[in-house]
Amino acid sequence: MPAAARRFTVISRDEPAGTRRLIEIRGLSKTYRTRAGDVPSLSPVDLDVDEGEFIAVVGPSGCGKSTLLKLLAGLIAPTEGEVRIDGEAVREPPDNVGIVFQSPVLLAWRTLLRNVMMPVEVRGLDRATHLARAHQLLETAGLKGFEDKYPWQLSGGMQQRAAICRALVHDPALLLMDEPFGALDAMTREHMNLELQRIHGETNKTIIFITHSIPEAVFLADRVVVMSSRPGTVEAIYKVDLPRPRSLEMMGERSFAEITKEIRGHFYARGALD
Ligand SMILES: Nc1ncnc2c1ncn2[C@@H]1O[C@H](COP(=O)(O)OP(=O)(O)OP(=O)(O)O)[C@@H](O)[C@H]1O
Repeated sequence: MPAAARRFTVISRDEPAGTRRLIEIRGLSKTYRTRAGDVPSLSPVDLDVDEGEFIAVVGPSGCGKSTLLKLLAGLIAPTEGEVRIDGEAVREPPDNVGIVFQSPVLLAWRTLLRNVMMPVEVRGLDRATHLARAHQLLETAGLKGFEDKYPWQLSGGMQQRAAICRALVHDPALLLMDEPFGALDAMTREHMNLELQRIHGETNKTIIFITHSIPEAVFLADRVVVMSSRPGTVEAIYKVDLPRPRSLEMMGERSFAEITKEIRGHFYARGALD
């Protein structure tokens, strides 16, 4: 058993939500080499994720959460260890992955529809099939009628919904999300959480979701991965047994408060609440 696994706090010993292993992370570490010296940013991480699982990752600022996501996305190379997605070692951005960043990063000179179609163009996929899919995604995201608008003509929440459509347009098995709702106001954020829960429920995508919000993590996730301070590793994993679909009212219930309190305890224990 890997060292990190021995420190897991397992609330429930139930099997993870999915039926088939999609991601295997083994001894994954990252040290950035800079002119000012080495920056160890991720200690060895071991983690398995099943198909269809929703994993939220929380941890103190700078502990290596984005680094972990970039390694999963094949955007940077590990110093040691490896990530396997669907049995294949990740060495470059895999085709079956969609990424959503904290800011929507839409291209200002492209309409919403053309922004959503970007991954299709970049990957050289069939335009007609994916155009229909893009329209359908925009409609379910409440963006029907805005296809020909430019990003600057839309609210932050609408832009972020478009970014999610863009990440889904090529129908990836895995969705990687790096604090996607961090810049949104509280009400829009709650709405987006419900939207994302619906997308997950309807599509059975595997989702890795980084957040600074413990309630958001508990609301969305099947399992919450708590990371230690930099160089971060897996400190604990909580399985969230709350029934689905989850309602916002559920966040006021005792069972919800108990899990968030327990997770928050990790941050208080090390004096690093953020
Ligand atoms: N390209 C880079 N070169 C050098 N150091 C880097 C680079 N990218 C990240 N780091 C450092 O690695 C550490 C982890 O960064 P990372 O962005 O992964 O943390 P994080 O947990 O996502 O942070 P936050 O919660 O604040 O977004 C930080 O100390 C950061 O300064």
